[in-house]
Amino acid sequence: MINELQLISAQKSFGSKEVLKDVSFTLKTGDILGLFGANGSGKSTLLKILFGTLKATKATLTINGSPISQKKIIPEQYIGYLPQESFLPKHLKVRDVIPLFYSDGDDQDAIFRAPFIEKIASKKAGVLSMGEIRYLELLLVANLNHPFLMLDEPFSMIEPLYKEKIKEFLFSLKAKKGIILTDHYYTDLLDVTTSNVVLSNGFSSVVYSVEDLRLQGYIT
Ligand SMILES: Nc1ncnc2c1ncn2[C@@H]1O[C@H](COP(=O)(O)OP(=O)(O)OP(=O)(O)O)[C@@H](O)[C@H]1O
Repeated sequence: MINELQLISAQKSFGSKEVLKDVSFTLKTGDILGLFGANGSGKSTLLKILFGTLKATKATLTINGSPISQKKIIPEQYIGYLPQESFLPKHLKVRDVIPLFYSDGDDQDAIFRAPFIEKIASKKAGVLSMGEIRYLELLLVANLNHPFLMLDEPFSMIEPLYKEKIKEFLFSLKAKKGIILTDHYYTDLLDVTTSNVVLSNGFSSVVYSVEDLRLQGYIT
C-alpha cells in the first residue's frame, strides 16, 4: 500500500522569532526525503511538529488526503521518530532493551540478527559508545511497523562501516515506508535520498544537487 503524508504551509514561532514561515512537502511510501539546513534553521523543530510533540503555530497535516491533528500522530502510530537525544534505558543490557520495544519473537530476532548487534548484546546500554547507541536506536525505531519514519541526524557519530549498513537498511525499508532524514553529513544523505528540501530563512525549497545546496547557501 502506498501512503502519503503531506505538510502544508507549516509555521512556527518561538516568541517573536519566526523559525518556520512557510514549509510544505509531500512524502510517500518509497520516498527518502533529505531535509537540509544550517544549524538553527528549524529541521528538528519541523520533525517535532510532524511527530506532534511540538505544537505548530499553524500547519495542515494530511495522511492519505485526510487532515489529521498533530495529537493523533503518536497514538495512531503513523511515524517512527529517531530524535537527537538518546532514549535507551542505560541500566539495561542491550539484549534486555530489545524486548522492551518488541514483544514478538520474530520482531526481536530481526534486530538481534542485524549487523554488529551480536557484539554489543551483552553490554549495558550505558556503556555503549555514542555510535553504538545511535545505531541501536535507529534499528529500534526503524523496525517499527509505522508507515513513516523520521531520522534526526542518523549518521552523527557513526563510523563508515555502520553508515554503509544503515544506508543498505534504509534502501530496504523504503519499499514499505516513507522516510525523512536530516543530517549535516550531506554527502551521506544524498547517497540515499530520492528527493531533497533545504530550509532557509523559514522557507523550504526543493534541491536536486550539491550545486543547488551551494546556491541555497547551505555549503560553499
Ligand atoms: N523550545 C524552544 N524555545 C525557543 N526557541 C527554540 C526552541 N526550540 C528551538 N528553538 C530555536 O529554534 C531554532 C531552530 O532550532 P532547531 O533545533 O529546529 O534547528 P536545527 O535546524 O535542527 O539545528 P541543528 O542543525 O543545529 O540541529 C533555533 O534558533 C532554536 O534556538
